[in-house]
Amino acid sequence: MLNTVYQLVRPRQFEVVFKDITMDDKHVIVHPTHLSICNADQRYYQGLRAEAVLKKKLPMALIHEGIGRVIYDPTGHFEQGTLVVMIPNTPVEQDEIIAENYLRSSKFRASGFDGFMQEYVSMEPDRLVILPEDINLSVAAFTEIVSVSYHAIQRFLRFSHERRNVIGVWGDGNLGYITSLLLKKLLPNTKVCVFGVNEYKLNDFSFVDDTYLVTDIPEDLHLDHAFECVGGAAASKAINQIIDYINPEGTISIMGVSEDLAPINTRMVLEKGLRIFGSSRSGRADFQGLINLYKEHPEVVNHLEKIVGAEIKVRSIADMTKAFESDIHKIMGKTVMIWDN
Ligand SMILES: NC(=O)C1=CN([C@@H]2O[C@H](COP(=O)(O)OP(=O)(O)OC[C@H]3O[C@@H](n4cnc5c(N)ncnc54)[C@H](OP(=O)(O)O)[C@@H]3O)[C@@H](O)[C@H]2O)C=CC1
Ligand SMILES: O=C(CO)[C@H](O)[C@H](O)COP(=O)(O)O
Ligand SMILES: [Zn+2]
Repeated sequence: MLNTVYQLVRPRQFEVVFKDITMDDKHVIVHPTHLSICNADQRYYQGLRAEAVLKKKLPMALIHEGIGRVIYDPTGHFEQGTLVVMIPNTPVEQDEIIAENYLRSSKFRASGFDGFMQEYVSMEPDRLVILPEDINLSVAAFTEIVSVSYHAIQRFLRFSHERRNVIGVWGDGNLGYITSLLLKKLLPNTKVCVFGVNEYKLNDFSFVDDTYLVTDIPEDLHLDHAFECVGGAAASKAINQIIDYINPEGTISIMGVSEDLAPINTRMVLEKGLRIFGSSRSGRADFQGLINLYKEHPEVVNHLEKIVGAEIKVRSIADMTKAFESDIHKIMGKTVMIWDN
């Protein structure tokens, strides 16, 4: 079957290519309906990655956050028309210790191979998870980034000591919003404080216990653990501020992506006996766990509706460019492409 794939060929330039999908009895064909833009897509779109990385990875279809409907399933797992979320991580082996998203052999959509900006996506059935039919479709579109927070919190529960009276979340953007929301739901007795640089963004964090501007943190404030959800050039500043305020033997979860090395105060990491761990991406178990959480706590989805930003109908390359450009200039929230291709 001939498929239309919308690839980024160079920064700010999409082109159409036609690729053959081999129809076999192992792959499910999904028609994407709602796609959400991640900062990682923007780093390719704007050409913010190193020249050598762009040269190696492009041309490539962007987007690793998306949902769609099953068009054809020879494997017998899904009825035609079933609403599914697509899992971008694609493992080729299993390991009893290393999670699927950390296996160096795993491929990831829109990083190592074509993402979801396609007319049809061919996937193995275990890369699809059924969504509730009544879910808000724009929220469902960014299930992947929420599953990344879910994954990091599950690891945090394994790695951190059990005094979890106060947790700090650095970052007043989408990932900070999602992570503090899930922390509040998964650890209801923990005080969650969010630290940011924009008062107007912090005002939206209605479900947390306290918010602070990073320039105005009380000296006597102490945290048991913290999550960094900033990334970019400011990540180093955020991590060092966490190191200043965290209690001894606390755990720091790093989630933000930086292009450059981030110097950190290792002397104080040693003196306080801190544990620092990183998390990237997520796997099937995280998607499943999160969707169960959505079913048990529908109010989580209601809070996530607040970070649905622009919802842009996309039919042409001009519309794709419009969506990515509008995402660059957004104030807050996730840009969702209503995919009509
Ligand atoms: N580990 C993973 O698998 C994933 C990682 N990410 C990464 O996480 C990072 C955050 O993503 P996302 O939330 O979508 O991006 P956003 O840009 O929405 O959020 C970052 C926020 O942090 C704010 N900020 C800047 N400096 C500081 C500071 N010193 N302290 C606290 N907050 C600060 C920014 O404000 P302002 O805009 O005013 O600068 C912005 O609001 C990115 O690097 C992204 O690539 C995302 C998804 C998955
Ligand atoms: O956004 C992410 C997961 O949702 C990750 O940050 C992203 O996959 C990193 O990949 P890349 O190396 O291509 O930036
Ligand atoms: Zn992402």
